[in-house]
Amino acid sequence: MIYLSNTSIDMALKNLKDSLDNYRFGAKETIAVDTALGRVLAENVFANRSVPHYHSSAMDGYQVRAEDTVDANVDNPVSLSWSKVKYVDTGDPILPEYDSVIKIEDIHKKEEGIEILSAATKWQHIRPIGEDVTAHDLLLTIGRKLKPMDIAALIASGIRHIDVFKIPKVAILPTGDEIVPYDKEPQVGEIVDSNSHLFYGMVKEWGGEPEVYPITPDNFDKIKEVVSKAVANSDMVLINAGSSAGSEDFTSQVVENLGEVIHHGIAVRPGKPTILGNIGGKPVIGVPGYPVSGYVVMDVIVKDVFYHLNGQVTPSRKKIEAKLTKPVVSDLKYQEYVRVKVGKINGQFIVSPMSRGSALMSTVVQGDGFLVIPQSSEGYKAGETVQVEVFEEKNYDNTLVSIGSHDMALDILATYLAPQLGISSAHVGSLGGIMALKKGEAHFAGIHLLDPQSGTYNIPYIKKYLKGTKIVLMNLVKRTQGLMVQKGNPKNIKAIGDLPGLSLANRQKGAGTRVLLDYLLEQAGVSPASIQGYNKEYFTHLAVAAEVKSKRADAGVGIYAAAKAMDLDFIPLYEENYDLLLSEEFYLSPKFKELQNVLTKTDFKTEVEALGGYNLEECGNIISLEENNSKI
Ligand SMILES: Nc1nc2c(c(=O)[nH]1)N[C@H]1C(S)=C(S)[C@@H](COP(=O)(O)OP(=O)(O)OC[C@H]3O[C@@H](n4cnc5c(N)ncnc54)[C@H](O)[C@@H]3O)O[C@H]1N2
Ligand code: MOO
Repeated sequence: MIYLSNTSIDMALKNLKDSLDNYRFGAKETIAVDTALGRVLAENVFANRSVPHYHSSAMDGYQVRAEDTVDANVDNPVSLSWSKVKYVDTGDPILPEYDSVIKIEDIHKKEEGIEILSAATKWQHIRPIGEDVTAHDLLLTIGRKLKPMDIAALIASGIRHIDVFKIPKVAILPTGDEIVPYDKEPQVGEIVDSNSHLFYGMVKEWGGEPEVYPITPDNFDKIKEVVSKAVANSDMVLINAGSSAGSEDFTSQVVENLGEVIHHGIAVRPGKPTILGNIGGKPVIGVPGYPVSGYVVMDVIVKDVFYHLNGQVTPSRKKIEAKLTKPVVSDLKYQEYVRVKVGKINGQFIVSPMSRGSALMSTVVQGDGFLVIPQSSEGYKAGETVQVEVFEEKNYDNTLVSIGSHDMALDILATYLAPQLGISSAHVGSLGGIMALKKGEAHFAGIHLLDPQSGTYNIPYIKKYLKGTKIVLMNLVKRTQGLMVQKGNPKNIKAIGDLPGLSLANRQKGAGTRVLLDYLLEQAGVSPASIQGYNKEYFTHLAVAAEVKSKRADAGVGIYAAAKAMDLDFIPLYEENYDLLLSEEFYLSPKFKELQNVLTKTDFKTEVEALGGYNLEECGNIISLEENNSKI
């Protein structure tokens, strides 16, 4: 069975627009110009009056006839009597008998008149009629979204009323039996309606008038009824969710029943089950339910239809070129929108791909932009230069890039640095952090790698992987790692030796916690094969804690703070060093001084200690690395 079609974004948009003929939201209205900020011009506007509308002085000074001044120079001052000159202020009209202005600071005032040391040229310091805008000239064209200076220029050129497009009304229809309003505490199986608020905000940003309808259950007749009503009362209709082909996905059936489905299934990911329809000549779009799918479809498809119908060209995002830190693969079937983090190291933009799940709103909230992988591409290799569409203008010079192992103390550090400095962090484990520093792709990395031979932390790894690289090691915290088990410890776990036969949620290879677990298993003589779930990997302490909390695992190794956050019992195993590995360049920069400053604050230390299981006695101490920081 062919699940859905897979039409390219461009083709799908073209076919939808063609089906709408010349339909525009396009009803016009005439409004007072001073209320038109942000509105879209529905006419070409010609100036009613010139600006300035009389010859005016550009400076405070004296109006003169240029011909009276021709002989003046430093060796030959010329005096002009009061009858030949007249004082003028900036903006005042120039009298018909004069054709030049001399600035007040360029004359000597005498009793009988003024003395000048250089000749004045004709029209100097005069703003002639129409210098800025000439009456009847074209000032602004149809489709312009009016900005503050546009309004000012329209007013100055004698325009009092203008024709603008009526604000397009966009109906937003949340659907789904499981969807509840945001002010209700959701039960298991219920989801609060966050998408309607996302769509509302985006439509507002584009200059439309969004109207959110009450949540409609998954019922063909009810959805049909609300869609008919919305089509009659608005210019464009967005039906949210029910876009795929599940048992309760009615969106395409309803659109088919009331009008025409132009396409169901677009070559975009996330967002593939999108429905483009036409009911009574109006666009009706089925937007998928997953929040990031919804965001991408709104941004890439709905926005384009909106701007097209509103007589405007769709604005495109600013792009920057950046070096990719990790490979990204993409299916040739889709144009893919991968959320990325951007940082700037040594003047170069660095880009790291984030998780791709369509439900992960945090990737849009914490991400900096999209890496758009065209349908024709299988992706990019690490180190390639790629273009990133950035979500907003941001000063990346004030963003610290942290790639490595995550710790909650880093989150608290970030709250102390904000808003002056931001931390953009990618959680790839300690070894990943060491590699990022080696490649010059991070300012710092959190690392906690136990060396099983020596029983020491981090330094043996730095010796092995970062020989000759200029870096500095600084302690952030010492923290207690232990076994996180269900409340009340029902399996009566006391030590690592109790794990055989039980199920575990493990950390990924390269994570410091994983190295510690393997070390402790070896010491206890326990074979990993005897532990169920040993090969199932999670990327954060909290993800492991959540597995234990949900009883999918009996135990996991992690920090006390994660166990506490999830209300789990904790069996301490080991106190480890969680250090920050800093690039030399960052260590020597003023930004590091700001970070260091936070580490000396009692408030900061108290807040971290309150998480539990932390020891900050050595926080901020630089750890000697003879080979690496001899020059520091
Ligand atoms: N068998 C298949 N199932 C699915 C496929 C597929 O190819 N084969 N595609 C998946 C993809 S991709 C997407 S995207 C989703 C599209 O889902 P629907 O548009 O049909 O939406 P639902 O299934 O109703 O919901 C999905 C998800 O989104 C949540 N949701 C819905 N409305 C809201 C809202 N207003 N606010 C917040 N969250 C919302 C909903 O609860 C679900 O969790 O289908 C996959 N399935
Ligand atoms: O299209 Mo779905 O949006 O890939 O997640």
